[in-house]
Amino acid sequence: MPETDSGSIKVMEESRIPARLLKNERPNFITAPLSTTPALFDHTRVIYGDFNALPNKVRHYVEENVRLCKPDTIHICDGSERENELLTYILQKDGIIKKLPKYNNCWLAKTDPADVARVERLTYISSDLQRDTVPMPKYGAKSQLGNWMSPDDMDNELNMRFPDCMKGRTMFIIPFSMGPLGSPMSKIGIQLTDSAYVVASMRIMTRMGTNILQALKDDNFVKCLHSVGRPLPLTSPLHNNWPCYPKMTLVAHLPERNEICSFGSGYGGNSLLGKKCFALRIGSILGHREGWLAEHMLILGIENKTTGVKKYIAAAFPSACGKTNLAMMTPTLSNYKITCVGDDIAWMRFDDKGRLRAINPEAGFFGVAPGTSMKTNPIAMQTIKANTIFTNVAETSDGGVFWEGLEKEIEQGVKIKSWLGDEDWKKEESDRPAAHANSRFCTPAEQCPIMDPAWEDPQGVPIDAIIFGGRRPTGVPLVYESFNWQHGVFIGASMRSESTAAAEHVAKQIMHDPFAMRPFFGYNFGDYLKHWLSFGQKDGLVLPKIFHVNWFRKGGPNNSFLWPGFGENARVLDWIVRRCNNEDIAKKTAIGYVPKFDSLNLEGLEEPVDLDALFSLPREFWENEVNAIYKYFDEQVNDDLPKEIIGELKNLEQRIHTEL
Ligand SMILES: Nc1nc2c(ncn2[C@@H]2O[C@H](COP(=O)(O)OP(=O)(O)O)[C@@H](O)[C@H]2O)c(=O)[nH]1
Ligand SMILES: C=C(OP(=O)(O)O)C(=O)O
Ligand SMILES: [Mn+2]
Repeated sequence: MPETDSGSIKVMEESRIPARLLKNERPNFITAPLSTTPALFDHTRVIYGDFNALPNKVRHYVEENVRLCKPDTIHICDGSERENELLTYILQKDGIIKKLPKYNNCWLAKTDPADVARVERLTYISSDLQRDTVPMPKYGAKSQLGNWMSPDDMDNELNMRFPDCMKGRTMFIIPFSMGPLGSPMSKIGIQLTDSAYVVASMRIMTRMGTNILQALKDDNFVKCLHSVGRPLPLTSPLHNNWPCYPKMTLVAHLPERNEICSFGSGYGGNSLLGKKCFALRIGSILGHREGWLAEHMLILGIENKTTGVKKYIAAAFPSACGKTNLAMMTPTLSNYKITCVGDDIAWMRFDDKGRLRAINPEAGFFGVAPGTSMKTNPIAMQTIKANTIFTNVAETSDGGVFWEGLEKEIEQGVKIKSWLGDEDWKKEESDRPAAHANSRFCTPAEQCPIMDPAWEDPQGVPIDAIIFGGRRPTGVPLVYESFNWQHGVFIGASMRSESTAAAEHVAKQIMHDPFAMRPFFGYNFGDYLKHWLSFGQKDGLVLPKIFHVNWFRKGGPNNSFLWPGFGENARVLDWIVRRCNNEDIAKKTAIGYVPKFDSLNLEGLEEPVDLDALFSLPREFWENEVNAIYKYFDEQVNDDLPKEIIGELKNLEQRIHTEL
């Protein structure tokens, strides 16, 4: 493996192309359009693509950052097959990805073990006024609702990082659309990056290529600058050939400039800037300004095969709490058909008929690998068999992948090499997992066999129900329904969940995660709440019903999950859909409506479930919960908390007092 990677399309010089490739596997990018324009930039000589054909605003943005970052080469991504061949060639040559021969066009990337998840503490939003970004915490507490930085400090931080950061490397210019091209709800971004891994992943996760530039014309776009922060020649060796600079990592959002600048990390959540950075943080700001919602939500279609009636549901769970699984679930109730619109992000807007319509702004899935299996998520297993980039999973001696959860699906005699390189890894003998807990697959949505026919509908799909949920080992029932929109907004605001490996937090602490958006709010959470509440105060809107679910309650002798989850979650969706049809199957409790006796369809469940344990509302638990929410709202949201929300909390406290 090379100690230094070239990161550059200088590989096009024939002398550096391995003989194997020259013979018959030679990629046809050798004929790629090239122009040498020494006059344009004194340090950047080779340009792949037609620089002068870029729309003016794009060209200026690129020029400015080429001067700043000083790449050797510029590559304007066209989204073609030929280009993808080039990318995979570069990535293999640099030892960043490796082919997985068991599947069709699948690749394994292993990162520096210090660059495996989103870094929330290094993620900032910069605005003139701090209060535009975060509520002022009380008692000098640190805000948990986002990190703010002043524009001056931000300029300093960026200046410490970006000048010359791409020396020796290629700057890729990625034109991409979040949302189907041409949809009134879609938005265009331009990402500049020095990582071919990011380009290959953005190609899966977004709609990218030359046609985006044609659609953009000379309009504005979200500016996305990304660098791994390791110019060449390297001054210290890389781990796993994965360039990154964890000590200097910074994920910066500058909404007033419509700009994102991410430095030092190649991990998807920090580097695929269309996703969390643009579609959620910048998106939520745009939504607030323009009257729509950018949410951390999956979108699914659920059709009753008997009646033919179909509904769409959006659901917000924190990272690694079950969005991808629910979005692709195989229902165990045979009269339902589930289709997938999206697994992570929903952009939603009320249309002129007052219906809430949602699009999935993405074009791929960046899913958590561990736990995914033919038993839990067969649809994902089928989706990832081709054209997929796996990151930080284990590999098998027959050229495939492995992770925790696949124990029963691996063939006899096949050996496992862990993500950290432990050869012949065995569960019984190892004290570390085969795959990183936040290892991921990055795979095209169009390969998912249950994509909804309307998943790319430019108008979006009409949403009938919104679900909030989290990992709650105790106290929180399997499902409950809000009394109304305002109470539902309160339920979203009060969400808590056990932390997971998706970010840097120590796992297994219960954290507040309102709307599953805590790491993704682009603006003041108090204003966000007011925005949500405002829809309840408008006339003529068909407000979706709001629910809360918890697949993760534990109990019994082994303190194991009380609910089988996955495909069995269809039983909960069934109840939700029937509630949307106003069936009389709900019973009022202190926290909301729960299923009336016998109204949850448990027919054919393999193992009996303990409904009492799943639905009990322990008084002490709920008193503590209310106190924790009071404290959180008081310290964290402080003066920005809408009175309606504190009113809902007081009412909940009162009901717990009198009813539990
Ligand atoms: N017990 C249980 N685990 C689940 C369920 N749904 C998802 N998971 C697990 O939770 C982890 C994260 O799930 P995923 O759907 O990728 O979450 P996302 O990050 O929100 O999309 C995986 O390890 C899943 O196997 C469920 O219904 N029950
Ligand atoms: C990309 C991510 O998404 P999620 O875990 O919500 O699927 C992430 O958290 O890094
Ligand atoms: Mn997911």
